[in-house]
Amino acid sequence: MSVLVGVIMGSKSDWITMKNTVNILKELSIPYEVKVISAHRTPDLMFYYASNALKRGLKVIIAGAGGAAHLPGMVASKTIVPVLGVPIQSCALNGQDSLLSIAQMPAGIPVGTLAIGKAGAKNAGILAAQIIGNENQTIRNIVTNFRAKQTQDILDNSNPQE
Ligand SMILES: Nc1c(C(=O)O)ncn1[C@@H]1O[C@H](COP(=O)(O)O)[C@@H](O)[C@H]1O
Repeated sequence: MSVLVGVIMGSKSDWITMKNTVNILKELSIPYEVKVISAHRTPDLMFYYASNALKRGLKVIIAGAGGAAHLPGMVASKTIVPVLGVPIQSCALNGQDSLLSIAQMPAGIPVGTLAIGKAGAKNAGILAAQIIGNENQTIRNIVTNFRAKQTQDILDNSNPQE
């Protein structure tokens, strides 16, 4: 299968968070690519990547960024491929800056904003799979099985003292 999800991040330092996205995409057998792209530091590359995403067949772009987290919004401004933003937990403001930068988009250019940090990164991967699953029966089945297993694992380990 060709690449369906583009996972991008503003810096290599975001990888510790964004590897949680990649791990779940692997677990769900979703073909992905991963790159460091920054709206601030590599604006031409960001522009090129976003402009070509649709014709390259990407179905979802997941963009992680911290601090002045403009990457998800700027990518969203150049494509109609849905963009999911993952706020990286920054040192200075604990990710509040990242969260607000990603969430507070002007009306007309949406970014689907996830939670700060690792949980948001994992959920971005699951949400991407769910979006693609609307049109892809194989991926829909994979997500359904993932959910069922997750539930069963809790039921099988429901005694916190064990
Ligand atoms: N928010 C952005 C963008 C962007 O939005 O274009 N580019 C880099 N960054 C963020 O800067 C933080 C610090 O980066 P460094 O660790 O490289 O100094 C990272 O969390 C990155 O996402």
